[in-house]
Amino acid sequence: MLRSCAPRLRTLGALRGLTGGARPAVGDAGPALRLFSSEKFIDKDRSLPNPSWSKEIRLLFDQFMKKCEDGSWKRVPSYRYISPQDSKPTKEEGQMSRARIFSRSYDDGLGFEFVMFHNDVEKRTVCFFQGGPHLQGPSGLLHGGALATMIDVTGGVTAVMTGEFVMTANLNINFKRPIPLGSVIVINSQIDKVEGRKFFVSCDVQSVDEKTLYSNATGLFISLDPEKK
Ligand SMILES: CCCCCCCCCCCC(=O)SCCNC(=O)CCNC(=O)[C@H](O)C(C)(C)COP(=O)(O)OP(=O)(O)OC[C@H]1O[C@@H](n2cnc3c(N)ncnc32)[C@H](O)[C@@H]1OP(=O)(O)O
Repeated sequence: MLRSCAPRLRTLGALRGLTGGARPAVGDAGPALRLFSSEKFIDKDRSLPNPSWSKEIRLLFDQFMKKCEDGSWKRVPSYRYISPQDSKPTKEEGQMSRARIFSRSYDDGLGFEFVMFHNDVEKRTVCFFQGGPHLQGPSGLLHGGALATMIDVTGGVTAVMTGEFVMTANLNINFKRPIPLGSVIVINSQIDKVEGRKFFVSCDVQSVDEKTLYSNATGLFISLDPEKK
């Protein structure tokens, strides 16, 4: 437990802009790279546009970057590796030395392409997601597990940005309409209630024109008990 949480906590620091140095703060759209100069490792911020992004997701990205200008919204940076140690062979033997964050483990365009924006005052997060061809479930449709992943990550980020580092305790997802593979969808997530260490989050998943509700979900995220950490 201790071993797996420590690198996540480092990531949380970077995610919330709590660490200084060359790591980009949340909402800092400028730096595309996270630099760990002592380790001479460069990890790309993967929530920035790449050539696989459709015009639609690019347009949404541009619209929300404008909303970031007054500070009300912040873009949430996102990386493939939890820490520099995970980017190169480690003391771990075999496959574990190649660990990547699941939602960033695919090459550009093949899997999870997404960017998230967080609004601190409203305690909500918007995720623009384009599912690539390696996320197929039924023919031509997005796999439900891929959508569950994105709901989990968006809800988790919403809780993390509101509180502390959390683990997912419960997810309850209604799959209402199938999602065409490759289409752009919008995941809206908000904090409904906070009770001690428990963050109750709800999510809805819609088409960009808001005419189709693909899914809705609730989740419980729990911050780690300091005594158990
Ligand atoms: C990469 C970083 C970037 C940051 C980006 C963040 C996005 C990350 C998204 C991915 C996240 C993951 O994949 S996380 C990986 C998947 N999740 C896991 O592996 C979690 C496994 N479960 C656990 O480790 C544990 O059960 C915890 C940490 C969730 C909770 O354990 P605990 O801390 O000991 O909590 P415990 O004392 O038992 O319970 C505290 C309170 O919560 C309630 N509670 C506990 N579990 C539940 C439950 N399932 N449903 C209802 N209620 C529950 C209890 O009744 C209690 O209520 P009361 O009596 O106080 O009222």
